[in-house]
Amino acid sequence: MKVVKFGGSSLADGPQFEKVIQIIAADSARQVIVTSAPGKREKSDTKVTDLLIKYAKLTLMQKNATEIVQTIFNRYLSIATYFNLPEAELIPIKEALVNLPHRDYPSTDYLMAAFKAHGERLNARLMALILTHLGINARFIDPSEAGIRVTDEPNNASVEPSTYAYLAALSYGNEKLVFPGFFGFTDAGQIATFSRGGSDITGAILARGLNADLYENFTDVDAICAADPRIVNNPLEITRMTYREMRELSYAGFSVFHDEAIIPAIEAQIPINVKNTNHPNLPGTLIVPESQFEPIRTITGVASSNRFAALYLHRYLLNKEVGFTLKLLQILYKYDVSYEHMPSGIDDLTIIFDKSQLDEQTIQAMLHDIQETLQPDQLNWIDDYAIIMVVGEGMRNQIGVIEQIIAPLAENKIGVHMINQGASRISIMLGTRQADSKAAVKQIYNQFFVNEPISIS
Ligand SMILES: Nc1ncnc2c1ncn2[C@@H]1O[C@H](COP(=O)(O)OP(=O)(O)O)[C@@H](O)[C@H]1O
Ligand SMILES: N[C@@H](CC(=O)OP(=O)(O)O)C(=O)O
Repeated sequence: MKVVKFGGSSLADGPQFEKVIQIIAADSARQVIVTSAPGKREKSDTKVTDLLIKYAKLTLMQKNATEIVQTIFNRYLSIATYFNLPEAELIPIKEALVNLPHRDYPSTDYLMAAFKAHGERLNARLMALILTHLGINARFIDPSEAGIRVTDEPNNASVEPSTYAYLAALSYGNEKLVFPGFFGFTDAGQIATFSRGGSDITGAILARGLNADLYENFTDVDAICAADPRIVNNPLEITRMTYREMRELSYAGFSVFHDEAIIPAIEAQIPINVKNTNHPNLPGTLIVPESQFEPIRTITGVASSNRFAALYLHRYLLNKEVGFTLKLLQILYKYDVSYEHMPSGIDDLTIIFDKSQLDEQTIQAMLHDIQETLQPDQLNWIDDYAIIMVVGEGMRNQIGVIEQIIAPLAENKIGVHMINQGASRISIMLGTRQADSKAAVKQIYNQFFVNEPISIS
């Protein structure tokens, strides 16, 4: 059995739905379908998830939302109309949308999560209706029915392990099961979503919980490329890569697959095949365990992300002071802030944060506490921080990789603030200014893929 997830771009309108249905019908093993919310039909379009966020904000401001409700509903209606599905069949979808503001929510965060989740929840309902209308035996399954349990973090939830026992007990025949991606339910029965792009996570959870042979993830590119195609022109396509390469690259900017979605697949050792809905016969990218991978290049890919900020702290004899880092981490804990990386020297320390969890007030309060408690000689907040991740199983036994990365950056006057090589030795992380990150990716890509196409002997 295969779990097949379709991203927002694959479900943006009627013609895209038609391609998806052909893909589902082409292989009887494609039994478990995961839908995202309808995405962008063209570049300037707005994803349904973003329309729902606007709807939630209007509701919170107690403003009239009739127009946005109609805009959202029209996205579903136009898809239904494409398949000649009678409008009457969409009444439950309209009602669910209209009723969203009238349900009880424990907080505004949970209200936001419930609104956002309805992009996928209603799209999965619509997909099941259309499949049935076309004579394909299909059933919508809500995460509440399937037992997808998540943590009490309304807009950034993680899966609870109990989910897998519920999924193992799910009984089904030979019909297609249509699940909405992106959300689950807390123990208290509230909707909580994963972080943005999180329908990939639902697909991976179902693949593990339902014991799939393969997790197919359909998107709008032929394969995962060695660099983001929005940064590098026509980058090389990756045919095969490992789970941990994918995790590091998606963490650092390969938004094509969510970094957290790798974990359930690793836990159950299920291969992931990223494919293009518009060219389903192409092989795409296969993501596999290390044991099934033989590197042919030093580098598999290079990614960048501007979502970071860093705190630089200098104090002489830092290396001799017992408990210094503990006190620092206690301050982060007090403000409920997690950190991403902490490279250090003898007298200094840099802490790198994901900015999406921080606001100006928290940053200022945290800095104040650090100054008071730890009395550093120097304390700087660096808001302009990007991370470049150079990843490849093939670099493990290679000498001189760092030099090859740094040389073109130095030649092009791109400053590197930090270099960190992970203990796994399959990735090297660089810190740069945000304005330099794209140029750095281009230079590193050229060095490894254009100037020296294959480096491993
Ligand atoms: N390394 C990469 N290879 C391919 N696509 C990438 C890469 N990095 C970023 N992307 C972007 O990811 C997009 C697909 O992800 P996303 O928009 O989330 O798709 P979906 O709507 O299918 O969920 C591509 O259109 C591409 O612009
Ligand atoms: N619809 C959600 C979840 C998701 O995975 O979407 P997409 O498949 O379009 O990346 C979002 O926009 O974040």
